[in-house]
Amino acid sequence: MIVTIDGVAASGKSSVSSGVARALGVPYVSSGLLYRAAALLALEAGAALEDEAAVLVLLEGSGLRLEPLAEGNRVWAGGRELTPDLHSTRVDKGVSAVASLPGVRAWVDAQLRALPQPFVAEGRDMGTNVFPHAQAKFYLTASPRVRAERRARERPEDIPAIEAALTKRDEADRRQISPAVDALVIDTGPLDLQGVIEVILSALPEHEAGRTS
Ligand SMILES: Nc1ncnc2c1ncn2[C@@H]1O[C@H](COP(=O)(O)OP(=O)(O)O)[C@@H](O)[C@H]1O
Ligand SMILES: Nc1ccn([C@H]2C[C@H](O)[C@@H](COP(=O)(O)OP(=O)(O)O)O2)c(=O)n1
Repeated sequence: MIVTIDGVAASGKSSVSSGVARALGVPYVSSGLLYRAAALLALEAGAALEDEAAVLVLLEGSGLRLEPLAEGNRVWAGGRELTPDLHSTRVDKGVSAVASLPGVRAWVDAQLRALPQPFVAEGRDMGTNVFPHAQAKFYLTASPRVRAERRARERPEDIPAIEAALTKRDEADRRQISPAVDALVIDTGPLDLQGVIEVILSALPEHEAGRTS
């Protein structure tokens, strides 16, 4: 069983996926963390973010690994945990360039497809490209202002600066961002976190919603 939850930046994908995964008793898989890790490795190595060959060498050589847990995903490069460094402003700024490299996308897709099922997968293209045969698909949206207000609780910048950066990243990610034709689109603006989780759980096919493992 795979449930996909895609959406724009800071729409609530990881918090909602974690809640849905815990309710189902399965892990969730944050694809964005692998793109963030690729950007971090490139930034730390001083590689150009557009240099596909250099980024792929870093990915292959670093022992990069996603640990998908229901309570929160962790990313490792060999024995070093990268997770606390993946949500910095500099990674926010660099990640779209790395994520637009076809070879990097193929590398991430292969990591995701090798993970043991069942799980909830979240990102941009989980329902369209990576898991087109998923049993249930969702797509989260919210206005840039609402998303910036939420993210301002986690970032040092003020709301207008965060809103501008989110809008810029939406534009840079546009090629990866579009709901699957069979996804349920949810505007999370008027809902709290639990409200979004409940909409998703109530929309799942009966046998998926009832499963605990
Ligand atoms: N429906 C919601 N209502 C209020 N806050 C939310 C909602 N969804 C997410 N949040 C908060 O918004 C922030 C961004 O959510 P996150 O799950 O990190 O989004 P994404 O994975 O899409 O970037 C988090 O602080 C989260 O708790
Ligand atoms: N499946 C995915 C997931 C993320 N990405 C890219 C696009 C995003 O700008 C970055 C970071 O994704 P992430 O989901 O962590 O970002 P937000 O939490 O939405 O801010 O990676 C992608 O291209 N495809």
